[in-house]
Amino acid sequence: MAVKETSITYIDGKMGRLFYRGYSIFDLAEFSSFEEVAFLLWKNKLPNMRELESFKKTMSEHRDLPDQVMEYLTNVDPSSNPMDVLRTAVSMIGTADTSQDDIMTKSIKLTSKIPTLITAFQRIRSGEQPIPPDPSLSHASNFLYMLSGEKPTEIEERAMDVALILHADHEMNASTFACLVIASTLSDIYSSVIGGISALKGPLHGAANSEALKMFLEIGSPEKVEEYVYKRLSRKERLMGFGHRIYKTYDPRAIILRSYADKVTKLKGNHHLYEIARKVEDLAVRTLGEKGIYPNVDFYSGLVFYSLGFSPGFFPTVFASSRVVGWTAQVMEYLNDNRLIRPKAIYVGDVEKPYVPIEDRS
Ligand SMILES: CC(=O)SCCNC(=O)CCNC(=O)[C@H](O)C(C)(C)COP(=O)(O)OP(=O)(O)OC[C@H]1O[C@@H](n2cnc3c(N)ncnc32)[C@H](O)[C@@H]1OP(=O)(O)O
Ligand SMILES: O=C([O-])CC(=O)C(=O)O
Repeated sequence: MAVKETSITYIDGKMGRLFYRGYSIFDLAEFSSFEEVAFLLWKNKLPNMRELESFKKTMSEHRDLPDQVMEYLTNVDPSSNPMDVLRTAVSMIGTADTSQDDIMTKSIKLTSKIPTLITAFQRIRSGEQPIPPDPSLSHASNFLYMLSGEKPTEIEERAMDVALILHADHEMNASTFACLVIASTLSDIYSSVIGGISALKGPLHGAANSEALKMFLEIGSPEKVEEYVYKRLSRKERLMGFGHRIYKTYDPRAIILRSYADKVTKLKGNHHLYEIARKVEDLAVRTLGEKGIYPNVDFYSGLVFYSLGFSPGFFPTVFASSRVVGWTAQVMEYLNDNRLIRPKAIYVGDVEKPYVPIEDRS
């Protein structure tokens, strides 16, 4: 059942095609940047040079975190799930934002800040000092710079940029729907995003990327793939990063990420993980393909994030750092013609049961 009409994202699940505002994901991944795609999703047009420069400047000016958020990241239990920490920190950013800014401005501010908080928490957890943002760097480049303290190479920056582009929106997925339900009550945008983060956290949605990577690490070498996959499938266990409610063929994002996974694993000396992933893919497509089960975006993204320096627990937060654009774009579109979302359940219980006093109950 459709929740709304949209002109943001179109998915052709049968043919494995994906479009943002009418533009093919293959073209956007090849030619655009995360900032361009965010502009496109929010404002429904590709920016010209002047618009893009001004938009990038605005985004880079909002990267700093409120002091109380930095304090929280320093004091929170370092073993906390990064998605829980992200959720709480976004809530704190929302509480600190007492401005009358419109949803678009608040969305830009939040999207700019999330990489700062993700990288600060990963560094603090490993006993390192957070690195302040560098306003001269692009969103993707600054993200990686704040993680490692070093300016990324061209390949690393491009891999990050493309990964962020690919995660930015995906029509009415579970986390976006969670955002819409909250927004439809006329709650605030931060509350919606917190709902989105909470839904994305699950392993059937945004945490399948770290589960897929853990699977490659557990397999350990390409020769062990066959035994592992057959054992897992014979136990009726799911392969993470495989299958999709809408795509019944290859998710185009997986195809694009596969080539970046190849490049960055080579660069970082962990190409054996890519070889394992390729073997899992071949075997699983041969076994599950006839049921329409193919690799999804989460299958190769973990390999890219891992090679770029993110710890597996942080992969869903990187996903969220990009999806926040789609969440907020979809909320803004929905609010143009808002109606409280209130689905029905099919009642299958009894009615008119006689009330039994407690002393008479068995
Ligand atoms: C960003 C994203 O959210 S992309 C999705 C990320 N999630 C994952 O990768 C987790 C693994 N995948 C899955 O659990 C599923 O494919 C989902 C939840 C993503 C979509 O599933 P649905 O389309 O609802 O399919 P459903 O859960 O009904 O399963 C249908 C059949 O396919 C099988 N199946 C589905 N996914 C997989 C999988 N990854 N591995 C093995 N079998 C699978 C099910 O076991 C079921 O088999 P059966 O009919 O013999 O019982
Ligand atoms: O569309 C979905 O159901 C899940 C998905 O791939 C995404 O959110 O990117």
